Amino acid sequence: MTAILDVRNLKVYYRTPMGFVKAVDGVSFDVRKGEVFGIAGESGCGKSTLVHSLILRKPPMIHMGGEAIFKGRDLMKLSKEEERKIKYTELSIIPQYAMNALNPTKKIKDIVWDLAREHGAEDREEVEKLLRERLRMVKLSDKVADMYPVELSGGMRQRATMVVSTLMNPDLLIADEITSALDVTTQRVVLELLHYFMKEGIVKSIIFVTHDLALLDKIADRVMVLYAGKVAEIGPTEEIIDSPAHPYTSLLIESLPKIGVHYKRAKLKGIPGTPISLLNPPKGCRFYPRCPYAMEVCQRVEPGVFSVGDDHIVACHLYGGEKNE
Ligand SMILES: Nc1ncnc2c1ncn2[C@@H]1O[C@H](COP(=O)(O)OP(=O)(O)OP(=O)(O)O)[C@@H](O)[C@H]1O
Repeated sequence: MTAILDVRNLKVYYRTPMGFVKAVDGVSFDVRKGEVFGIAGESGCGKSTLVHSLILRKPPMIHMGGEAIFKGRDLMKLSKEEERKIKYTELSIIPQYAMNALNPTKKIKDIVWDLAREHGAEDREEVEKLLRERLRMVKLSDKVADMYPVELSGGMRQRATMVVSTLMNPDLLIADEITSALDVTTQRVVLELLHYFMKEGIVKSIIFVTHDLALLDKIADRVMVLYAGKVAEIGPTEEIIDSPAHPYTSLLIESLPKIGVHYKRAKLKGIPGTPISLLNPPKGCRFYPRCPYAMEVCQRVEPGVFSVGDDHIVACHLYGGEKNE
């Protein structure tokens, strides 16, 4: 499968009075055409920073290095104007707190028209027709077009935001923790909608960000686990969940209340310790202070990336490097 997005050694920091917060620190991955790529990890591991740096980068967020090639162009080098042009049309993001993302002072149809006009649309009637069609597709009344966001329930607003974000058929849709504030039934509806958008060819690929690996079991083809601004592991979802390679992924899975049938055997437990400070991360492996398998080398040397299966990589000394020399 060809990559639609190829991220290499990306570094995105925050400038603070105390120094740089190294929120994304040398992250590499690709997102392929036709796949749902999941990004998982605890709160604060850099998931939002990573995806927002692709399209909504603004101070105090700073691009410190690396590239993100999207359809042949480096997103890190786009001018504001180029960024504005591709947003919604080629690369779209449904933000965290999507329920409150829509301008409360405008009707849905006016929000959509503003966006479409900004991207060169001229025929308001046509845009409205498409909006009403898409609203019906996601099982909302087309009258929602004439309503203000505050007139909609949380679940309806969520769906309306999804319609707005995908109206211009973006190649890549980023969904950032869009289900975390929802009850289980609404969560399922949202996941079904994302599948539907893919099936209908409205979006070609999706990056689905969540702290909840159990959700990725339902939707993602592949998963990347982040820990403290670094990649811990990337692989096919089933393999990550059934046979995680990184000790952090194993602990994440064990800490889940349930993860479909896969979870039945596991015993519920939390991950001991707290994540390290991203202002002054340790020199070696960032998971070293919490890792049950930590070795002497882990404290000194940052682990390389090792292959542990077909299309499955892990950044951990247990799988190679200095300890085996
Ligand atoms: N504006 C900011 N200034 C300084 N540090 C920030 C800023 N925003 C985020 N951070 C820090 O960057 C790191 C990564 O945060 P980020 O929000 O990307 O993580 P996350 O995995 O998406 O977490 P969550 O799910 O809680 O949003 C954290 O240490 C966070 O405190």
